[in-house]
Amino acid sequence: MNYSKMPKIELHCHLDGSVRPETIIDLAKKDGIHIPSFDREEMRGELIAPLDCESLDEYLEKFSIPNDVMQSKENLKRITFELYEDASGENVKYMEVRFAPLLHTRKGLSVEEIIESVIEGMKEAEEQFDIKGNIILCCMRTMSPESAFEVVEKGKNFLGKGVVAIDLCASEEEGFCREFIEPIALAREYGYRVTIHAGETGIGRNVLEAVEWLGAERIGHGVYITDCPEAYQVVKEKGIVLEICPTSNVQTKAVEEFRDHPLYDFHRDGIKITINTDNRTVSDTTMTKECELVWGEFAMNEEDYRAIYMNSVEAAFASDEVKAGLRRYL
Ligand SMILES: O=c1[nH]cnc2c1ncn2[C@H]1C[C@H](O)[C@@H](CO)O1
Ligand SMILES: [Zn+2]
Repeated sequence: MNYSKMPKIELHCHLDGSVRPETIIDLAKKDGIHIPSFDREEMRGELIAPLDCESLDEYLEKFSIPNDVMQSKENLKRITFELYEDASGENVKYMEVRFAPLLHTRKGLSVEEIIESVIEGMKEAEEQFDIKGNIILCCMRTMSPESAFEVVEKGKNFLGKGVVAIDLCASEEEGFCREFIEPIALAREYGYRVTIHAGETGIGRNVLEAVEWLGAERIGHGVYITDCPEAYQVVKEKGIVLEICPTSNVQTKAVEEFRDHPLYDFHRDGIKITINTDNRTVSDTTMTKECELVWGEFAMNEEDYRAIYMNSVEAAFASDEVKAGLRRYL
């Protein structure tokens, strides 16, 4: 299979982890922002998390440089546009991009201005390229529940205008869901769909709690349901979709080596998996590379490709019309 040419769908991609290194250099020059190097290769080295990275927390250190240049409307719009352009270039037909608005307020932008700029970048790309998109707002679980309320409240006016869902991300502690029950319940009431990063760093029970307490319809990663039979069962029985990000999972040590990844076992057991990049720059990857990795390592065939693509279509937080269009690509 030529994965570059195959139609693809991406449901889990962070904006700040997917900024082109050359754009960071360009924006830093334009705005007089200090960055470690103006050389593209050196910059890539600063941005990419190594495969022998030790943990999610080490991986997350790579987000500080991109966020330094993501503090103006113009820059946010350009970065979003370019991400959709890159995805479209490898035949991604639909992509949900996520980001944490509260990381972009350092130079005085309001949360509304931030969200608006990202939507503008996406819409402009939709007009120019054969790709559709939607935006997921991340709440940082390292911040307070009040900060999550703020994102939910300020993002709600953009529901139906590009924003579709809410997420919790960043470092993963055991039992993190409890504190966020109320803001996420409010989000559901307002009409946000819900996906939650959970089960990435060894705590399968977090997946169970994300589903039962927060109403997660999809789970970012979920690798560690292998260690929690109740979480495994709930994911399987409720048809909760796992947003698997293979390279990222090796970098963050969700799995020790790629061949240890349980994604194929999940798929064979009827768990709905999808394949995603997580972070195109920090994980030095593309959807094409992730597909090559997965289909190369495991004995998966075209039928599996179709099944996993269809999982992504059905799990997308997109309109029925967009989903109908996506089904026709395969
Ligand atoms: O894989 C991840 N797990 C948890 N948090 C993550 C992951 N990738 C990126 N993030 C965080 C770092 C970013 O600054 C934030 C918003 O995109 O989301
Ligand atoms: Zn993620």
